[in-house]
Amino acid sequence: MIRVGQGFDVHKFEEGRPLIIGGITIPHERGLAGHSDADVLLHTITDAALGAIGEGDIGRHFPDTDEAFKDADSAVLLEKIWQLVNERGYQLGNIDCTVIAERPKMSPHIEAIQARVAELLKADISQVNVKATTSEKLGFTGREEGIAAMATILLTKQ
Ligand SMILES: Nc1ccn([C@@H]2O[C@H](COP(=O)(O)O)[C@@H](O)[C@H]2O)c(=O)n1
Ligand SMILES: C[C@@]1(CO)OP(=O)(O)OP(=O)(O)OC[C@H]1O
Repeated sequence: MIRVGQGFDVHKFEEGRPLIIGGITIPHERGLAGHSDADVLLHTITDAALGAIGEGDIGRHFPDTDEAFKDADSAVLLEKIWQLVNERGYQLGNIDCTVIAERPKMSPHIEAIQARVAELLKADISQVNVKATTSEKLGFTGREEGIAAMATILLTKQ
């Protein structure tokens, strides 16, 4: 049995916060705003996983009105959802992600992000692909107002 899911998320920049993408803290002059640590890529992956098992979205499981999730580590949120995925009998087939950011340059951090995502999804790094693109200075990402991320996930069940 196979199931597919897709995710998309956006967070705007905010001064005075660390920039955390894919569970890795990336040196940059500002971070992203959010109720949690605002890890736009891990939120996208969480949504893709939830979509694949037909379980709604991240906000349904971890409402941004709940103080319990204030400044939450998004890796912990993804681990909880991945436990649900595993309980349903699914493992990772593969995941492909895109981070849309004018800056910072993501390429020096891609391998560390892929390794961290693989660890969170109990998979091999060869099953995880993370890409980055600018939006050629167009739109909110191009104006460096925020960062967007997309993911497509394939789950497999023996
Ligand atoms: N934040 C980013 C954006 C892009 N990259 C890398 O640069 C390549 C070219 O980007 P274009 O938007 O001009 O297509 C892209 O393929 C990435 O390898 C990056 O590292 N960080
Ligand atoms: C993760 C949660 C919960 O802390 O908060 P945010 O960091 O604001 O993230 P978002 O992608 O808007 O949606 C899910 C939220 O409920």
